[in-house]
Amino acid sequence: MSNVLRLADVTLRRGAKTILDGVDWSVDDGQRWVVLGPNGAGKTTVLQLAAARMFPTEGSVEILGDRLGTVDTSELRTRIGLASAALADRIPGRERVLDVVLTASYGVTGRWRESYDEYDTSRARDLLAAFAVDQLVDRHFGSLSEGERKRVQIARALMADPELLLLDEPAAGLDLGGREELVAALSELAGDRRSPVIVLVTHHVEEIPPGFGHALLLRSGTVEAAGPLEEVLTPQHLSRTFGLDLEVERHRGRWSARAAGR
Ligand SMILES: Nc1ncnc2c1ncn2[C@@H]1O[C@H](COP(=O)(O)OP(=O)(O)OP(=O)(O)O)[C@@H](O)[C@H]1O
Repeated sequence: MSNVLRLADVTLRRGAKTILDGVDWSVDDGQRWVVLGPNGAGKTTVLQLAAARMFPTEGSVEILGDRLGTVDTSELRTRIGLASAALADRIPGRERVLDVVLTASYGVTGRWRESYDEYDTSRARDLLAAFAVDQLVDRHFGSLSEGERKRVQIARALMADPELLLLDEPAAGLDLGGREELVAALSELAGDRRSPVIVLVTHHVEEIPPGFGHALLLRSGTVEAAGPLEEVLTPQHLSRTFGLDLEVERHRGRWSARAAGR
């Protein structure tokens, strides 16, 4: 197994604030990880490092065999699929859904004069179909519901056939049905051997798709635990991570957590 991602003793500071402090984390080929932690724990920052969109203040970050700071990040980024709220905000509201996905081949948001061949178009349609939003190809991105947008963004993140797929809170803002459909779609993606390595950031253990095997727990910019789900999602680790006494259950591949004794 080879490292797809390796953070070694990573510290990241902004002004007087230490956002990440001595973070060690490795992700290997074929793995599917969730990154869990409370608001402000540093989850998005870790994902931005993994996406080659931020640099550590100290320590080293290796992505797909390249060390940040020694390589051309624009080339590295073409091998990484990212779906995040910040990226979605850059997609023009009048962009056609098909173009939202197609333009990922060029790493741009907003179609202009690039030309796409039949293969690109049919791949974009297939990805939209995989997330059950292919009927929306001609709609404007800005007219979609939150759930539809999330799925289009994941299709977009997969368009360039990335080796690493990073999803920052893909279920945020979805209703129960939307969340469950997304969890099912991500579970299917996780189970497909052709899928890239996946890292998914969430606040909720309920959103962990079956098929994901590992978790990184972050608390105040430090690693509380990292490893196989069964070892990491214990009441002790989760209680320390979220700062309250929690009970944890697993039922038919899904996890749930609630305050203990209530
Ligand atoms: N440029 C910056 N300058 C100062 N502090 C920052 C900066 N960027 C992020 N932070 C702080 O770093 C901490 C971690 O932020 P981050 O967005 O990584 O957390 P998160 O775990 O993703 O949070 P959430 O769950 O709320 O999205 C937060 O306290 C945030 O306010």
